[in-house]
Amino acid sequence: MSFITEIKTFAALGSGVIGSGWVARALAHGLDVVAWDPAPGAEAALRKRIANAWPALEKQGLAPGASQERLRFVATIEECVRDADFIQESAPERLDLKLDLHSKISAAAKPNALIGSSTSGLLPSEFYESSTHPERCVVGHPFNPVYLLPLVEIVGSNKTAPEAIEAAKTVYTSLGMRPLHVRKEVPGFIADRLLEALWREALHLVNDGVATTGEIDDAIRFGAGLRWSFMGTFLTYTLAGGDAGMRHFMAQFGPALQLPWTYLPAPQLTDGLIDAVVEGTSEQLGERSISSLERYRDDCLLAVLDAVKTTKAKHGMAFSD
Ligand SMILES: NC(=O)C1=CN([C@@H]2O[C@H](COP(=O)(O)OP(=O)(O)OC[C@H]3O[C@@H](n4cnc5c(N)ncnc54)[C@H](O)[C@@H]3O)[C@@H](O)[C@H]2O)C=CC1
Ligand SMILES: C[N+](C)(C)CC(=O)CC(=O)[O-]
Repeated sequence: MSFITEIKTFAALGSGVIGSGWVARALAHGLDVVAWDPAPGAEAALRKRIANAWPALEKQGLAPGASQERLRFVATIEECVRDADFIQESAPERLDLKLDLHSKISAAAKPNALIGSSTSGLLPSEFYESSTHPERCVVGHPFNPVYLLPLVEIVGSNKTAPEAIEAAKTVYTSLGMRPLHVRKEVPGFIADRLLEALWREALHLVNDGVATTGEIDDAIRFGAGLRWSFMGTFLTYTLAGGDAGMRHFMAQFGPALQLPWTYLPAPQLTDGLIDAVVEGTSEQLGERSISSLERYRDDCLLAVLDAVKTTKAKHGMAFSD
């Protein structure tokens, strides 16, 4: 089975936070992009988001011929996908909606064009159930901002061909990404299982009045957050075990895993908790707009990516190691 891996035209369905991130990444890589989104005003909102992302992409380096002008916004799903070499769906996270959308996308697409879904946790075997040529359909779960963060989790359904997984790896790599194949189809995949665990505990801390949203964010950004950009939890904790490494770490800190607070179920999202989170994060935002904060985030990410890349090179490592 062979699938298109040299792509010239990228189709994006759904152009909200994540869809616009894909569009920005694809444009920056010198591709033609065709986008569709049913919301009124979606084209203007998409072009505004891309313009906000473009300075960071220019700093990172655009591919020859890359231009915001190479985006075409169309009125139908069929027009969006008909001539596309690769298709990425970023529609709302609802199983019924994705099921219906993918049956239409796949019926109109070239049979050997790969189809990726940005879902952050739905199962591909369920939402590709009624797709045409489901063997070319995968999940390609990205991270916000999609145009800068390299990770993309690839998950196949029970009908995805192994060749499609390899082809998807090739395509996402050609877009400057670092694919991670999630070999078992589980809800939440790998990364969101981890992120949701942190998020759940953070909500408990707010709900129990232990800390404000700002204090919790400080606990992350001045500590573990800094080291997570170059070393994950397992290797970090191996170092925390000293010369005796992970075995000593497990003996010393393992028993804490039995304490009740390490496996709390999620708190109820009461109005009180929602208000506390919204008020806390509004205070953190202060007078800053979302788009100015996005540009600040992008500059920080570019600096971190650059520093990690340079330091890895000094240690004889590639960025993707
Ligand atoms: N926001 C995030 O942090 C992340 C979200 N995702 C996933 O990306 C997908 C999109 O999420 P967001 O961009 O955050 O949502 P969003 O709400 O920002 O954007 C969704 C877009 O889909 C459009 N839409 C509505 N009905 C549609 C339909 N039938 N077909 C196509 N588009 C339709 C909406 O008009 C909107 O522009 C979801 O599957 C989500 O799980 C993945 C990674 C991170
Ligand atoms: C909140 N979220 C589960 C949709 C987040 C993601 O899927 C990844 C991210 O960007 O954090």
